[in-house]
Amino acid sequence: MEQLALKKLSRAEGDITIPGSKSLSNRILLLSALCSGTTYISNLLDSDDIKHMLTALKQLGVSYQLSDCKTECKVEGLGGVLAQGQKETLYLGNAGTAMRPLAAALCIGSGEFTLTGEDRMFERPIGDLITAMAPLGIKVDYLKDEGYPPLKITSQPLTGTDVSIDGSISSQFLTALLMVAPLLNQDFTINVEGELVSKPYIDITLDVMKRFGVLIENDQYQSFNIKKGQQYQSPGNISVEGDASSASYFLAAGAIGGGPVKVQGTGLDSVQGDAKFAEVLEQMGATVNWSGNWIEVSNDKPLKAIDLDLNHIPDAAMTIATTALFAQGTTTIRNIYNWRVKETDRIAAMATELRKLGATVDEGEDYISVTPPETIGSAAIDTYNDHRIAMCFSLASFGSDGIVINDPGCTAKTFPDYFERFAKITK
Ligand SMILES: O=C(O)C1=C[C@@H](OP(=O)(O)O)[C@@H](O)[C@H](O)C1
Ligand SMILES: C=C(OP(=O)(O)O)C(=O)O
Repeated sequence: MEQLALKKLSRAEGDITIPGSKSLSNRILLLSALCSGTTYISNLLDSDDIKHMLTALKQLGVSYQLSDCKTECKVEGLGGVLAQGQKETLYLGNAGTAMRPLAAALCIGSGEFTLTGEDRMFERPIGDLITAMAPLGIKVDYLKDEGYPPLKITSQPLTGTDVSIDGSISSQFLTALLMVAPLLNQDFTINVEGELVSKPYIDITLDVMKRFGVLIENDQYQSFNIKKGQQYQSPGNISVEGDASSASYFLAAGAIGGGPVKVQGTGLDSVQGDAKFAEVLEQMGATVNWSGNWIEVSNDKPLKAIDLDLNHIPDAAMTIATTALFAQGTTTIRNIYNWRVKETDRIAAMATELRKLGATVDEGEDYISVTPPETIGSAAIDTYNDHRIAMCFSLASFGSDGIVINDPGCTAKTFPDYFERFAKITK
């Protein structure tokens, strides 16, 4: 296994332009494939999650040209359903943003598709999406465990006017259903049952759908209505915002290592909920400056602990768990049950690795509390094939000369050159 030894850091300072958003890249690719017309995408993310979507679309007969730098893509829309009589096995790695929306989209049309991925994907639920779509007449067989990939989908024409979906485990199920709703071509209502988690990701979905010409009525995230007769139309050119979750590590570095660190590519105009991460740093005492598409963080005081519900920013919230190593007091992150069903059981993994550094950690079903040690210890951090664990723990090197990241290459899921970029703004 590859290991990366990080030197002890004393300062973070500089400018960084972050790569495109994973959430936006995969949504835009899918809608570019479903729409009528040609779409020119710029600032596409080049990472494993996007490669899985691109490979799957190619297998499904979508024609596109990807630039040599892999961040520009011209996609010829199919002007309708994806499934057009093929029989394919699609390997989707551990990309939730490919698995869930493609599973929904492939239920409509004709053909036979096996959706598979990494072993961890077989432990990440999809049952709430399949159950929600059952009344539309889908045919889906679970090939291993009930409610989890791998799946075999036999595509067919679907009909129905309303469905209910459980929103309490992942917002990606609702996102998937919203994105296929226009393909049903009838007045259609989606009712949400249970507390909808990760709400801002639904705003991303609705925003991208709007840019492709489809309007959805959102009744307080409880019910969504789509009017018959709306079809996806290419917006022509579309640029992907910088990834706000990827921004969180650099912004936190600015708060821990003095700054100013300025992140270009996301800001006040961002459609991504994770841009709000900087507000949490502000509550911890850091100074934050914003504009439409940049955020700058600096700080010259000890950080303060916070106790917050961070359900709305589940990915960036992980960065707070390691930033807590530098805050005075006990930091508690609440309402994050679904950390347990992501790349790994993130509550358990964060607790284990933070304890290795000497932190006192209290782990509950849906929360984590972190009290920093007097001096941050040395440890080889296990990353559980979870890109965010690898990236979060780079911050611990501000307090220790003994941080080793095991399997640093796992950042390829969303940020292949993360450690090179992190080195550029730290010393
Ligand atoms: O829709 C999306 O793009 C995402 C939604 C979130 O998942 P959940 O809704 O499962 O929390 C987030 O964690 C994931 O990285 C991306
Ligand atoms: C949860 C994540 O990924 P996915 O899109 O696979 O759900 C993540 O990137 O933190």
